[in-house]
Amino acid sequence: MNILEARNLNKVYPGKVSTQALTDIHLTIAQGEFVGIMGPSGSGKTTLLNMVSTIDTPSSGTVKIGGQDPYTMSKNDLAKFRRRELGFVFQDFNLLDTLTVAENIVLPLTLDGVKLKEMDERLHRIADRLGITQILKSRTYEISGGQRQRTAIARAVITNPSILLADEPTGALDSNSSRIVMESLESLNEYERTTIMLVTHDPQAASYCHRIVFIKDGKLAAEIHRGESRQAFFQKIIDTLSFWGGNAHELSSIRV
Ligand SMILES: Nc1ncnc2c1ncn2[C@@H]1O[C@H](COP(=O)(O)OP(=O)(O)OP(=O)(O)O)[C@@H](O)[C@H]1O
Repeated sequence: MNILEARNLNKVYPGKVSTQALTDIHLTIAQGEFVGIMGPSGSGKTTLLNMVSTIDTPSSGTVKIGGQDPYTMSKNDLAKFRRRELGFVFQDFNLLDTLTVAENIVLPLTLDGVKLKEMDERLHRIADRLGITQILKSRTYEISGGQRQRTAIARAVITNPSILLADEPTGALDSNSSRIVMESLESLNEYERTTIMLVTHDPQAASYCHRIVFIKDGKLAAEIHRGESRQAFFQKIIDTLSFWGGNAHELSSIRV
């Protein structure tokens, strides 16, 4: 079953000189897939993510998530749909410093009136999966960047969303924390069957995906699939990036 179906997606930003940020994008993501979106700066990755996450509206084309078209929903239904069906993870964590790790994670459930016992069960299951059980009572300023990002991931998936949308989740992390965060996402995908769409510049992070879609100048440029070896996939990503316009600036940020 497809969780995401984007068809003929176009986005034009109007202005003195209008920008065609996306041209005729088709993208489907099946349940349980872990898909990376890569491409040079300005290629349209964030624009695509914003169309899928309903943060912005396509100029034309359709987006369906779990068979539902969020762009035909009323404001109230869309707010509910976002809260229940979409999980968001960003580069800068967006945690509330006045709350503990546990309080941050269960926040979306309190908005939906979930019972305490169920909240507690879900909290411990996810925390266990992400290796953050021992810091549940800590404040967010007492923990490392990698632990903060795993807290943000836990908060994003505690509602069992249809798809987890991650925008550069390792962008603010050192290589060791990045690895732990990517292993956490891999574990969620493998054991909880969480469907993930990840936008990243980082080939090392991208090598955890099953499939990578490359965008260039707003168009789908290439697609590669991971075989058995993550190391071989990493090399394939580097080769594809250099072929499709991973310029010196892009490749300089690669962590090997
Ligand atoms: N709000 C906006 N108004 C006008 N133009 C925009 C807007 N947002 C993005 N663009 C333009 O659309 C194109 C795609 O931008 P987008 O941010 O989606 O690229 P990106 O691949 O995410 O880049 P980066 O990797 O640098 O984040 C670029 O030419 C950008 O300048």
